[in-house]
Amino acid sequence: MSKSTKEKAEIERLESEIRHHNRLYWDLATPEISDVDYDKLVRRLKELAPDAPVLSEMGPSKDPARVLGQEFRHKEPMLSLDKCYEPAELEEWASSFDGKVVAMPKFDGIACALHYEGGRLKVAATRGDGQVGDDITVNVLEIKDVPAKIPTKETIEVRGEIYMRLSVFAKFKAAGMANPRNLTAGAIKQKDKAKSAAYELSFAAYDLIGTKADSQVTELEELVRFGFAKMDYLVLERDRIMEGFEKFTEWRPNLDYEIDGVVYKVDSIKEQRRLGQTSHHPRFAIAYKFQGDSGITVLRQVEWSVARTGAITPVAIVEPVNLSGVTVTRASLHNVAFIGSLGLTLGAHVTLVRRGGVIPNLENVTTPGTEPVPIPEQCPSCGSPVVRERDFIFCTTPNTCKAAVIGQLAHYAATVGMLGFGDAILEHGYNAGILRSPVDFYKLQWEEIAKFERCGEKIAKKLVAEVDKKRNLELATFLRALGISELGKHVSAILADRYRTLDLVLAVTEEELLETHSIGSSIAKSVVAGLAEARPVIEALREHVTIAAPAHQDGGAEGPLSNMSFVFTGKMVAFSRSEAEKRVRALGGAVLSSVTKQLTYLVVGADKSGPKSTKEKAAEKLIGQGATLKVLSEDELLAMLESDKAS
Ligand SMILES: NC(=O)c1ccc[n+]([C@@H]2O[C@H](COP(=O)([O-])OP(=O)(O)OC[C@H]3O[C@@H](n4cnc5c(N)ncnc54)[C@H](O)[C@@H]3O)[C@@H](O)[C@H]2O)c1
Ligand SMILES: [Zn+2]
Repeated sequence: MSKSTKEKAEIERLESEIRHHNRLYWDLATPEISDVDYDKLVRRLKELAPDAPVLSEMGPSKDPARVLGQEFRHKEPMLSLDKCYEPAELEEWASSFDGKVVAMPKFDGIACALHYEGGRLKVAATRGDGQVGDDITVNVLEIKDVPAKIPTKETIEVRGEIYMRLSVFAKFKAAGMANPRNLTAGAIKQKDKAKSAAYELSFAAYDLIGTKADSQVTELEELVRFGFAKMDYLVLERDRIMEGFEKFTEWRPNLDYEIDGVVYKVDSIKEQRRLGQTSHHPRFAIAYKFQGDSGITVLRQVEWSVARTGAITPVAIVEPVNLSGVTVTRASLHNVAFIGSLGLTLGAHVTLVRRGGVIPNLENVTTPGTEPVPIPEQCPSCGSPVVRERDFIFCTTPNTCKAAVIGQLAHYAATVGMLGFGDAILEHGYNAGILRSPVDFYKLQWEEIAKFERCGEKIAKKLVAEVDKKRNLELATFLRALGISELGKHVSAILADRYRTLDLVLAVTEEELLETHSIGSSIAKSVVAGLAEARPVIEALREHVTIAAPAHQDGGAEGPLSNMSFVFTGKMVAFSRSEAEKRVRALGGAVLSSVTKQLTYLVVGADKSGPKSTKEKAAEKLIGQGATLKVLSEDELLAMLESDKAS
């Protein structure tokens, strides 16, 4: 059967298009089309010319300049996966073997093989073209999920996916990066392992070669025993195989990693061996991929909205496009720099992707438009001039800007958990002049709220009651509610846990914060400056709310040492520093690292052979200036701890 000229031309076109996209995807990590659109090209070519050589080409081209380490020849080829898109195709596959099926996430990252010998990681390699990959051992050793040592002496190979958690990706996304997979591909090839480590990559192990495990599930359990992260998977009967896809579709929006489908594998290793493999993929596994997550549409307009920080962020208004069953008309553009980096113009054709199946993201321009996107010079809410700071533009008067203030109020209400304060109520309150700062919540009178449009007595009373319920706040919640940049959930919890009282938090210095694990200099700076700037609001709020110390990790919230803070210096004799700190915390005290005038006690260890420490000198100086802080000897501390324990 000879092919028509038309078909031949289509085959040629498909081959060259697929080669073009392969190069963009594998070599440059800058794909131009979505995976779904790419897969359509591949499927069409498979129909027309199943033997086309391009169908078995994969991985980066061999350019020595791009290779990180040495080439590594795989002991067993790293194949691709067969793919399907319809329940019928999946069911047909399921009829080809006996026993159960394991369904697991299809991670969208970079495949990697780990070779262990005598319990140690010897080589980590990328998949490459399936036969030969690149040695990336140095960078892989920086990935926390990859154990350098495992409790077995056998020679084994672990296969898995290197990927970036979405929580890690969040900050790159804010900086305008489109997709975690492409970042991962770049990160793993970094020449400097510290640079690679800075991407905080993760690893999911899905395959184990070289053990006597007789099922896929036993392999996965063994991997956990070796120290790999536990994989989210399901074991299914063959006649309920679609449940795997349904469950993962349901879980997908809440997963901390990106998946582009579900991988099904035959559970029995015996059956796996019987089925074998083609030169392209194993027959005992198949990927059911998500589809329709992306589409191309036209950018009509850009709207600008003012956040509570005063940041003015662009939102794309696009021609309605259907993405996995939902009509999308808007997508965030993150910041003003993002518009430039995409080369966005009005009327441009753009690719929209619902990442993780939820938030639509504009990923790239396929055909440029004609008009530049106008960038505001005045705040769209209050008309103040805007300033540009790095990637963002800001309203210059966020403390009086209506949109920013309403944003701050909404943040406060949501953080402390006051229900019912939606944007409409907040806007009425703002317009009436009775809601201009979080303090105003506590002064609201129901009679005033009842005058708002569509409000009435019942709602008004309910809102006031909501406020009354929030007159006692935990320190961490209070801190977070202030809406200070970088003082989010994590940092607020650290501060509350460490300093225990609002006064101590307010006295904190940048240097002191920097000593806290996981707080870097830009966070420290922003938090200290933000607290200073918010001081008037904080003082005003204190008149209305009682702030409680958090329940401590090491003990109760309240204890005999509550409201007292301790700094240690010198070597202790009776117990280790960490033990002493733990006991102080258990009794409700705060352990700090530097001497300030708010400090209660400086504890000096009994083993004192050297000269006075800088901390002791600092304490003496402050005492000389009238500070109430006391210097305690180790014995005195011991006595204090003993008596408090007894009481
Ligand atoms: N957008 C583009 O321009 C473009 C271009 C080329 C390739 N691509 C993408 O690459 C795909 C082709 O690449 P492929 O051959 O590597 O196929 P694939 O990525 O669809 O499937 C094979 C890979 O899945 C990964 N995987 C993730 N989780 C897994 C699990 N639990 N078990 C087993 N494997 C798992 C492994 O890395 C494995 O190598 C295309 O379908 C497309 O999605 C896109
Ligand atoms: Zn403004």
